[in-house]
Amino acid sequence: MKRDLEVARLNDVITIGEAMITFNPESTGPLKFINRFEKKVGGAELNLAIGVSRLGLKAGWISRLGNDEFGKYIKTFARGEGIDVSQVAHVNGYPTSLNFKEIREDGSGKTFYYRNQSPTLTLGPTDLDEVFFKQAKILHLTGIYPAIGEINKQVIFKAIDLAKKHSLKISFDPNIRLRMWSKEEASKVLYEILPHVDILLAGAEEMDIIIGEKDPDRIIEKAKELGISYVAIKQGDKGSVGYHDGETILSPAIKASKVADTVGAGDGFNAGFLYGIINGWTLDKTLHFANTIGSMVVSVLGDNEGLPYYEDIQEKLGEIEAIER
Ligand SMILES: O=C(O)C(=O)C[C@H](O)[C@H](O)COP(=O)(O)O
Repeated sequence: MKRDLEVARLNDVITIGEAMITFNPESTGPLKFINRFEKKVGGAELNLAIGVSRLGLKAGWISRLGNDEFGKYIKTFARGEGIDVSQVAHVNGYPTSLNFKEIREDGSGKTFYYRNQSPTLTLGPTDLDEVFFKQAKILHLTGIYPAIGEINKQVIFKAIDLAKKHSLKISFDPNIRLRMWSKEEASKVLYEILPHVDILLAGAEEMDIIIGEKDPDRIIEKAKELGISYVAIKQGDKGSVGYHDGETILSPAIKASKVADTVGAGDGFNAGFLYGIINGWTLDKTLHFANTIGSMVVSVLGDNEGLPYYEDIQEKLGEIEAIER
């Protein structure tokens, strides 16, 4: 039977990103005094893919991993989360990247990367499979990927071209990582991406670096000028501000049961926001849902372990009864 590629949208969300083995400390405090770590998996774009997949959507991930034990583990892990890994290949000569985390008492922390020779440096613009794009609804990008290297920037702009050609919505989180590039470089490249974006998911401080504005209303004004149709400004324990179709809403934060590890909360929020858009929810409902996910992620150690399944959120919101035993 011939597949009709014109209409099939196999993945709801596709994303391009580097994943790393993340070593989470077993105790809080300065990294140099930590002796025990737990091996986990991290990477903003993969976290997003896991987030939407756990909610019941279909996610596809484009990446390169080392042809090593860690690379094989990450691919198996992603596959186990139900993610389409058909665009993930192992490459020789580039070890899978590593990330060591330092976590403070309040759950905030620092990251220490070992990713100078990223396997994603071997992925070029011509490696992107047009059919994979054609079959998706949303392309999610971050500012981490173009910070890795020159070729990664080229890949991002080629991906934007393919997404536009096939009418995908482009979702973008600046995810500015100043350990990877300077404010000037980040601002230059990320500003070039903005006019292509349909859904902007950012922190106010990040937008200050890119457009010189950190006031949510000013950010929204600028976003509208650039033709961005959905904006979400993530403000941590102050909740989030959203904009769509002439309406701006401040959605209060949901209190986390505890704050163990704040890394990954933004990706969880993004997953929830995209879920709301795909399901045609109101902005208010979408923001509340996304905030709820952010609050659930911070209560669990690890970058993606706390990403909830749909039923977990219904339980948290009191929509279904929690049965313990
Ligand atoms: O730092 C990187 O390069 C990573 O990709 C590691 C992390 O998994 C994400 O950074 C989490 O991102 P947030 O959800 O914004 O906390």
